[in-house]
Amino acid sequence: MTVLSVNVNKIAVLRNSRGGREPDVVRAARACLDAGAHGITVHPRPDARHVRADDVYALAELTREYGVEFNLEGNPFAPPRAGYPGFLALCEQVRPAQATLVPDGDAQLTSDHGFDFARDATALRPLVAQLKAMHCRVSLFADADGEDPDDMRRAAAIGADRIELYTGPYAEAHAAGDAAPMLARFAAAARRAQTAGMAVNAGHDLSQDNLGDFLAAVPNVQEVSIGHALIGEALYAGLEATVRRYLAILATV
Ligand SMILES: CC(=O)[C@@H](O)[C@H](O)COP(=O)(O)O
Ligand SMILES: NCC(=O)COP(=O)(O)O
Repeated sequence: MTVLSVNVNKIAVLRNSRGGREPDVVRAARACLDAGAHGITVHPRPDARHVRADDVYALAELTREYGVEFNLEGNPFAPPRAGYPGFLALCEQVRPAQATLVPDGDAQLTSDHGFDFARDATALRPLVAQLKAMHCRVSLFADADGEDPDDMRRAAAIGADRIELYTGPYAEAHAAGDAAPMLARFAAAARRAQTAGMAVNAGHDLSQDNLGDFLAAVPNVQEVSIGHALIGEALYAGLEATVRRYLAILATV
């Protein structure tokens, strides 16, 4: 079964817009877990635009309390700065069950591509080894809309346990009413990853609208991490009800 990890970055965006503590990121995460979500994801960015290091510490404690997966995402190459100790240092401090490495930059509005495994392998390999020594499962953010037959073999050779398929291009194609060719590419990428010995996660711009079609077409997705759409939909339906709707979609696949 595919599990749902709720990304609560967007709760922190609202909170930061006024300062103070509300809406409370930990309370929101607790509501998601009470509704049955299988884990919590955050993607702290060095510019502190949403979750900050203190949120990461508090969410690590919450997920330990619930006995669920904490998935920490970030760019392992971004240097530390005031208020952001660096991705590996954060992992060392909180030991997330899963560390998802993402090649993003401050100038990006959000994550918009995966790693180039041929180019980035030498730099990634020792970092992946360090994370595994911390007993983190390691997932690498990966493009799935290309057709490089060796991409996933390269990711596996870096030492990754999983890849996370970057689903932004799929979500765009789905919204344009032309998802079939993209789904075929994603299914092929998932199969290449599984043949190379890795499990497959997926995330970015997944929503109630596009999730079912994705999971019906792409084999054996272990986990989806969903934030932006889910938090937006929760403004209308409530957080717990929205999480339950996602769980119902997962249950139909
Ligand atoms: C890796 C990924 O797709 C998500 O972490 C996404 O980047 C959410 O991050 P933001 O909330 O900063 O857009
Ligand atoms: N890894 C993807 C994620 O955590 C959430 O992405 P989005 O749903 O906020 O686009």
